[in-house]
Amino acid sequence: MVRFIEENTKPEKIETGDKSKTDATLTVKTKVLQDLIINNGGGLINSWVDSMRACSPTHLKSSMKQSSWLTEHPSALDMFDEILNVSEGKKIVMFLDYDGTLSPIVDDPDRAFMSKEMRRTVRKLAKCFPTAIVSGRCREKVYNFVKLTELYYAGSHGMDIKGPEQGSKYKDDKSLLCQPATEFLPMIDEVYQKLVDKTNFTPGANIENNKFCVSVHFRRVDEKNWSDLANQVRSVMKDYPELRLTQGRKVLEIRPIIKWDKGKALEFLLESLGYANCTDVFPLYIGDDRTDEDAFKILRERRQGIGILVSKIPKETNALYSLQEPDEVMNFLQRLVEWKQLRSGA
Ligand SMILES: O=P(O)(O)OC[C@H]1O[C@H](O[C@H]2O[C@H](CO)[C@@H](O)[C@H](O)[C@H]2O)[C@H](O)[C@@H](O)[C@@H]1O
Repeated sequence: MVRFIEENTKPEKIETGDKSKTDATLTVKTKVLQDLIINNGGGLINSWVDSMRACSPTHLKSSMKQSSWLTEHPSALDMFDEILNVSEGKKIVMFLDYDGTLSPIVDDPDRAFMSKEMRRTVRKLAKCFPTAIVSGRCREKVYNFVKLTELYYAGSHGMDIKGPEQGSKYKDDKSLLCQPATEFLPMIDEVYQKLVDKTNFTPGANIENNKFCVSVHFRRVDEKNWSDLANQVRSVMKDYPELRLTQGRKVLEIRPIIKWDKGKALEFLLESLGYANCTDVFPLYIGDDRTDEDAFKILRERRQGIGILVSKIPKETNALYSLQEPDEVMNFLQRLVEWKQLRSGA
């Protein structure tokens, strides 16, 4: 039987209303994935495939209307002045997800390049504020896409954190390293290999080794083969009670059950920057995926900073504001840089 960390075993309950509904809905979706493994598959493979469909934009028949969603989660560009007013007198710290936030979603995960203009913008941003990239990818891979030595990087959903290579103007963090899941490395390698072998004959399936976690991509798998893929993944995972399953954009993510996620990574980085108990810090987290919700939730709980969800369609979220796509993210970041430069008379 597979064990799951506490946060995934909350009782489910769908209520109307804002936040309780958001939490409950996300929990129910995670629960479907748990049941698949705990109950050894059975008829629940179907539920799992339903969950895969539910998370795919083409299937998102949200009951939420775009207009009411935008009222609840206004565009961060439209609210730019308000956001800066709230941050007045506080130190802004930037947290940026990679896929779907800095780079557009593409079919081939190895070709998810960010534009030169986006890189230039993030470089300027890091001159103005401490800036971290928080990604589900392994740290080395996301670094190879971003290629900026002056940033903090939290790879593998925050399980691999490193300070800026060239040192930081905010703090000497060259030696900063946090890897809370090192004991799982051999297991992750083993699971990765087994998944590659198992899914070998499923056309389009792509297994990505993200060092402390593994991604099973189904973006290029024909929907009629999703239940086969679900079965293959289940047959591997049933032997690993120390691992759990989460879901992103057409991807299943397998990771250690430890209580560590992008939210914990955000807190760790704030602490490392010396802002642990500061009331005058304003973390700004921008992300597009389910795993970014852990960070949005932490910001809500701390009543600090803001979360911005990147999405063209209404989604349940703990983020306060929204942006539609990476181009809008770049626009928002450029405005932040201009604002900071004007203020510091640069
Ligand atoms: O936390 P992130 O940086 O957003 O990483 C989450 C996953 O991102 C990547 O997959 C996603 O982007 C791919 C490229 O656009 C796309 O093909 C895939 O369907 C998306 O799920 C990455 O490849 C995964 O390993 C990450 O878990």
